[in-house]
Amino acid sequence: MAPRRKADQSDQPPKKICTDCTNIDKNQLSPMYKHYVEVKEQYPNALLLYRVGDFFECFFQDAVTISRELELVQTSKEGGKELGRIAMTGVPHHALDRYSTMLVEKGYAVAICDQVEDASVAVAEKRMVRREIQKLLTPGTLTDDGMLTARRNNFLAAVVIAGEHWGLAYADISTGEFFTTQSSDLSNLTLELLRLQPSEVLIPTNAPDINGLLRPGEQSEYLADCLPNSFCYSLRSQKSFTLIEASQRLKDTFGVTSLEGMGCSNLPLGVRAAGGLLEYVEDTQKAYQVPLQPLKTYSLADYLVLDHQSRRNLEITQTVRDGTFYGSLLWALDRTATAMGGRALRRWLLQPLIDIKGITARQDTIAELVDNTPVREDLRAMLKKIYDIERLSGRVGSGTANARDLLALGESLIRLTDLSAIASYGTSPYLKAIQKVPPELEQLGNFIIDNLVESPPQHIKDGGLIRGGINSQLDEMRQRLEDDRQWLTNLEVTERERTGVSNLKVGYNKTFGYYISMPRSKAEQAPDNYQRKQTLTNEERYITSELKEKETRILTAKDDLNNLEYEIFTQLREKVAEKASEIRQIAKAVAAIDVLAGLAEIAVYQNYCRPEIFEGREIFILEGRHPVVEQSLGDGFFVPNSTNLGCKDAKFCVSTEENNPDLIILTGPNASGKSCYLRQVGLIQLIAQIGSFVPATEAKLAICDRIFTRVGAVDDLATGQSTFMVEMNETANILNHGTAQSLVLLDEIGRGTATFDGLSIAWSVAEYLATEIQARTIFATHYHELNELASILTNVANYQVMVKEMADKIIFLHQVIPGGASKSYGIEAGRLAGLPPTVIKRAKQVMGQIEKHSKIALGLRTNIQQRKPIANNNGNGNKGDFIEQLDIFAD
Ligand SMILES: Nc1ncnc2c1ncn2[C@@H]1O[C@H](COP(=O)(O)OP(=O)(O)OP(=O)(O)O)[C@@H](O)[C@H]1O
Repeated sequence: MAPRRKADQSDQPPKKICTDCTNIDKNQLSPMYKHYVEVKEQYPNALLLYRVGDFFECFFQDAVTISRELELVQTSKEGGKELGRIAMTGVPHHALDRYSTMLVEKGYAVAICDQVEDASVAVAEKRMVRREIQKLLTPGTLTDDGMLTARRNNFLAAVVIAGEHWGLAYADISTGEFFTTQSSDLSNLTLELLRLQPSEVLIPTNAPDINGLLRPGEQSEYLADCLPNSFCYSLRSQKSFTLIEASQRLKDTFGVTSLEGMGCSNLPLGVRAAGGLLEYVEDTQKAYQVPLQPLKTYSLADYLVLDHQSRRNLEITQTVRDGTFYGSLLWALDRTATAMGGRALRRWLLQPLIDIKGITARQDTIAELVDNTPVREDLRAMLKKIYDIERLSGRVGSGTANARDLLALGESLIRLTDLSAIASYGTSPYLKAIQKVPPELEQLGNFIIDNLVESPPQHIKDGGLIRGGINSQLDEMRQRLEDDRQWLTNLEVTERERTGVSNLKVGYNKTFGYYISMPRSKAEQAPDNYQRKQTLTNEERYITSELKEKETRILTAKDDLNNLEYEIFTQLREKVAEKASEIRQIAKAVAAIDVLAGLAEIAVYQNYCRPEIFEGREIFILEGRHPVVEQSLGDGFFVPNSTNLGCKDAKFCVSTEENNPDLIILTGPNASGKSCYLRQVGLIQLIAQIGSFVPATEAKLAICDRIFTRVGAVDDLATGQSTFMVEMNETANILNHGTAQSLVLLDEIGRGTATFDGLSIAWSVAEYLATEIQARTIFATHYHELNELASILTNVANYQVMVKEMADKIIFLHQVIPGGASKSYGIEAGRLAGLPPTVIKRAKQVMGQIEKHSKIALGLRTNIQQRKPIANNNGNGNKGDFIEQLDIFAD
């Protein structure tokens, strides 16, 4: 028999809990809830965290959201007769940063409504404690250390689109960097946003939901197609993005009468984006003014173009396979000592230069540091002692720095002088830049250290921050407090003597304050002026009027002391804030020298050479190595390979020099090293254009305008594209945007479709690249038929990755040599991977059949001959002997 259920509370219908505050009569609410709802009405799109005692609490719908997102228990609080219970989720006030960071990372805006007065004042006046919004946290406007990634910028971007033209502004509020640009072609806007990976993008709209925040992946009719949906978007009113308002805001903020000095008077869309961004920063920072550096303009044409796929394929900041930092180019090259240097190196790698002067300046500095080991080592040792002065000065400027921040800044400022002394001998541009540390920064550093105690507490309102001898009033107050405390210490001795009770004690608790305690057995020895306050099992507790008087003095003196310390501290912080922009200037120079000293260190220990950089088309690398694979394999295991690409005469593309083609067809068995070689050439070119030395014995590298890669094949499920369509899109992009100055790296084009279609496309793409675009190209393929191209196009050459064939296995030599591979060893690779012997045997039979019945007839499209003379050096004397139509696999 089933057990009978006992009638209990769970049989009652659950009490309805109110989760919607949008349509309620506020007059029915208690003053606190009424205020909560009023604040929420001002910030409908943010989660409102409202200070109640030691907690930040959320009510109504926000309570449900926070409970779900943070996996916190949702409870409820009584909301009055009409409403019943109101949904509530709270977090302890000391854990606010952690929880709000988690919410912001999930793409929410968080409004922090904190108490702005001492609760005891409100209690004394019998009214509600005053609370105000202190911060609006959004993904792009974070400044707190614990919410940011040290070695990565946190960019806030703003976009204005007008037809095919666009303006983009971006800023890192924590470091003050502020840039704008303007260009045409919306695909360039997509590329630029993907490079920046902004945490939040502002877009002007006429959406009804102004100030709404679209979380990554959220759809909206207000998002233009060119805006990647992997970012957070804030929908803003168009007003602040109008040219008049935006220009005025920029002028007012930076105290200028014209935008000409900032170089953006002829960039109306860039100005509009920048103005809209500034307004948003003002709007979100509330209590804290964030000083941004004067706006700088830039042009996309100033940098090597790397599209999103190429950045991903070259694994610049993370690996393709599992998205980790370990195994990326940044991992292999980052020897920076400071967080500022780490951020700068990341920026450099994502934005290599095309200006030879800029590259040479960096190379000169690395060369100087490579040659001078003691200076390099001293410099790096000193850099390790310098904190993130870029972000610290930002927090000082915005009034959010605590005493520890200020002390870290002070110590770093003093070390800047030492850094500059170490660099004093240098003649290269970046070493010279750090020789110019203004002397007042060192004075400021000393001033901070003279004012603050050695290890100040985290909180700045609890005292214990300022050294003695700094402020006479503070010293006097401390002395008085000390005297009173001493009186308390002495009290125990004197009262023991007076009462004759040897174990009499003076104690303190929160409820009664100071008291005198004696064993109950000795209670009759208590003098007349003792007033009994509490009786415990074995103890009696007393107060005296003198003791209470001292207690009041001690407690008020402590409050006064804390307030005075806070005041002195904020004055000190303001004094330092006046120098914030100078500090940020020098921080830039420190970051750059940190990157270059790290690159010099790599150059020495990994044996890199200084590449010769010039205008032209040649890419010559003697014994190049893959910078990441080399480090993963360990010393001596990587097999170096040389590269020689790029015709001498770009106009006719008829290089007579052997092995100096525009396009290399690279064949070789699976796992022989084709992809590695391909990426190696791309990475060497890329790091050469950030000014670094490169992993090779010798290198002469012409500047590239773009590096394109098409590597591997992955479905793009997010956009619903198949593997093959992704591959074709990427290939189309290369063919439509590549130039003779580009470097194109193609790995296995045409594999995602039927073999014949794939081969046909691969052939046609290679032919187009070699003849029409004449880009420097490496084309790795398993279609050995493509080797035939070299016999009809003089700017195409065949290379193969060597393997040694043994009786029962193949040995990978990883050596790239001229000539085309004749076999793929794909079946052998399958055998090594563990395919069953029956499958392997059958595969060999099938291959035999296919080989017997297929052949390829060769030729080029006829119109190539008319457009460009291509010499035929296939040695058969059939110069220019083309057939009309490419004819593959004719039987
Ligand atoms: N030059 C080299 N020296 C030493 N090891 C190498 C070298 N090149 C490649 N390797 C090693 O060989 C492995 C396979 O290389 P890679 O992926 O480039 O082969 P692949 O020819 O592109 O193969 P598949 O055709 O199957 O894609 C690499 O992970 C690396 O460890």
